[in-house]
Amino acid sequence: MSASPILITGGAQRLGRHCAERLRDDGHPVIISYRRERPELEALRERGIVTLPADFSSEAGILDFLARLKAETSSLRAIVHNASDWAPDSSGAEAGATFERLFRVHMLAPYLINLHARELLEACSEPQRDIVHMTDYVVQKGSRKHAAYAASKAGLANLTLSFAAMYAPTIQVNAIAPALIMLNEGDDEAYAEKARAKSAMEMVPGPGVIYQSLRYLLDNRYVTGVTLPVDGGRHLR
Ligand SMILES: NC(=O)C1=CN([C@@H]2O[C@H](COP(=O)(O)OP(=O)(O)OC[C@H]3O[C@@H](n4cnc5c(N)ncnc54)[C@H](OP(=O)(O)O)[C@@H]3O)[C@@H](O)[C@H]2O)C=CC1
Ligand SMILES: Nc1nc2c(c(=O)[nH]1)N=C([C@H](O)[C@@H](O)CO)CN2
Repeated sequence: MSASPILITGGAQRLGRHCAERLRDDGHPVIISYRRERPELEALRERGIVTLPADFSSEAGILDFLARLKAETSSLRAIVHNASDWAPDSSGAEAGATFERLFRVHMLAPYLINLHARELLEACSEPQRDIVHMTDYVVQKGSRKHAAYAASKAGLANLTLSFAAMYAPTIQVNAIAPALIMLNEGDDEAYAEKARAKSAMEMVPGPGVIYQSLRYLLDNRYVTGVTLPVDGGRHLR
């Protein structure tokens, strides 16, 4: 029987793409969701990675994706909820819409996908099945400029505990809480220097440290309901 695929939402770029490629290197079938079509997706498709369009900013979009997912596969080895919108807080009339959008991407999508895709994980013939939520170090301390983002990630962190309790012992549910892993286009050296100084390790590690954490969770049969901090010791500064 062929191995069940691993789903990574928001896998077209950066951390999600890196993990998708590393999982392929390790021999797993991989499905990613993407929101915007772009040339870079061809390289993933050429590696046999299945790419499904998804926009999680509405419940209808989330349910549309689930229909596409169930048409694509009858089982899943794991789900990595990686899709995310690091939107700063909006002011005025946009504030509520921004908050609602981030709630949908970071909480409603993982919630509905976990509920509706449980049957796909249960159909996996392998002994271990995993759900991994990508949260954020700011769950612990909040954020002055990304309060709505931080709150929605805090909700995702709490969903880790609820789903871990609900789905044990057949499905393990954990989270990874990164701090700065990769810079964004447009981040200048002054920003990079300030960002590096925020953690005890004083580095911008790149996505390999996230794959190491994901690999640990996928390979360990005795870990559920936890959040792995991957933050260079942010709490020490
Ligand atoms: N990068 C970092 O340093 C840190 C990352 N994290 C977390 O790690 C994870 C990966 O980070 P990173 O790689 O930087 O993430 P990105 O900011 O690159 O976002 C990943 C993907 O999410 C998708 N996405 C955004 N909004 C939606 C939506 N409404 N519906 C569907 N998909 C959407 C985007 O798809 P598309 O491009 O196709 O539009 C994007 O490719 C995230 O959950 C992030 O919050 C936490 C702390 C630090
Ligand atoms: N979806 C995203 N979430 C986050 C990003 C990002 O680029 N996309 N980046 C960060 C920052 O690196 C932050 O950790 C710096 O302190 C946070 N979340």
